Amino acid sequence: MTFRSGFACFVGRPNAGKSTLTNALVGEKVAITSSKPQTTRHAIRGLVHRDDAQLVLVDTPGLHRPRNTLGQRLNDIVRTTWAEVDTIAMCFPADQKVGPGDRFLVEELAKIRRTPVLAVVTKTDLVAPERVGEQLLAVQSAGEAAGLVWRDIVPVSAVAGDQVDLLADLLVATLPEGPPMYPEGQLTDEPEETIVAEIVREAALEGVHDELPHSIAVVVEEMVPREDRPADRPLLDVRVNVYVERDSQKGIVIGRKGARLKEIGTVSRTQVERLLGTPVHLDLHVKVAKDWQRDPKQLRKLGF
Ligand SMILES: Nc1nc2c(ncn2[C@@H]2O[C@H](COP(=O)(O)OP(=O)(O)OP(=O)(O)O)[C@@H](O)[C@H]2O)c(=O)[nH]1
Repeated sequence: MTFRSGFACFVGRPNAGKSTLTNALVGEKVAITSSKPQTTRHAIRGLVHRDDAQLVLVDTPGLHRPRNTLGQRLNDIVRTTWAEVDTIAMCFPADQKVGPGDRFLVEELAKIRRTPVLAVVTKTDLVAPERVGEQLLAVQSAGEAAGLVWRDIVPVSAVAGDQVDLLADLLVATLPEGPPMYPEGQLTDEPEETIVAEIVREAALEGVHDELPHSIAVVVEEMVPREDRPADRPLLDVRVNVYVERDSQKGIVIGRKGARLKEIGTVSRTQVERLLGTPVHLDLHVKVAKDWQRDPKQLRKLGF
């Protein structure tokens, strides 16, 4: 069986039903509340775990008609996010006519060439079936007028639970093949720091499990956006301490001339950037905390 994993985002006018749909897709299983929207370009809203896929739903800021340079800058960020996710779903509430605001958004989406865009007609439980039919046609024409070919157009009701599974299937079908990006179950309400620490720990243990069985603890000391960066080129400074119990283990983690540490940094940085959706400068320090596993004070410091 091929496993797919990737990112999707919902766009659409305010009140289009994006949050409700996100919750319906994620269900009771796992919903991540993102701790630091200001440090991440797209905050994670929820994870959909399935046997065949992992779908990560991210938030994007809204796109607005630019009135000034700042507005243009913000829109550039939105577009970058759109280009980075694997799929975009635009929501059109069934009980509202397709309007100028929707058309503006459709035109903008039409410019994104490499990301598939689905149209979702939401809140179908609020209207008669004929009205749903009309809306599907209106959405189709809005796409045509803007030169956007919808990957699919699907009517759903998040409240009635109608066609939500079908939407999940359609979204998953657009994702690239790949292993899950997040461990199942582990992520519920975990702050980003914990996930980042886990990523680094895994990278540090890669290939040396036997030599350092449980002697590694990883603590994220700091995640701060670098100051003086242009809005469209953010950089997040992530400072991480890797604790081992003995000097000999420090040598193993660092490797010959720092080669292993460098490798750990490269591997984890890629994953952390994918997780947080922003370029990251990862600063790794290896420290010896003598026999930390046996020392309650140290354990507490290390977050156990
Ligand atoms: N009847 C019905 N109401 C829905 C449905 N989906 C959303 N709503 C309602 O529509 C309103 C807006 O839904 P949200 O999910 O908050 O919309 P949103 O697009 O996230 O809104 P913004 O955060 O403002 O962009 C809420 O009152 C929801 O309860 C649906 O499938 N059926």
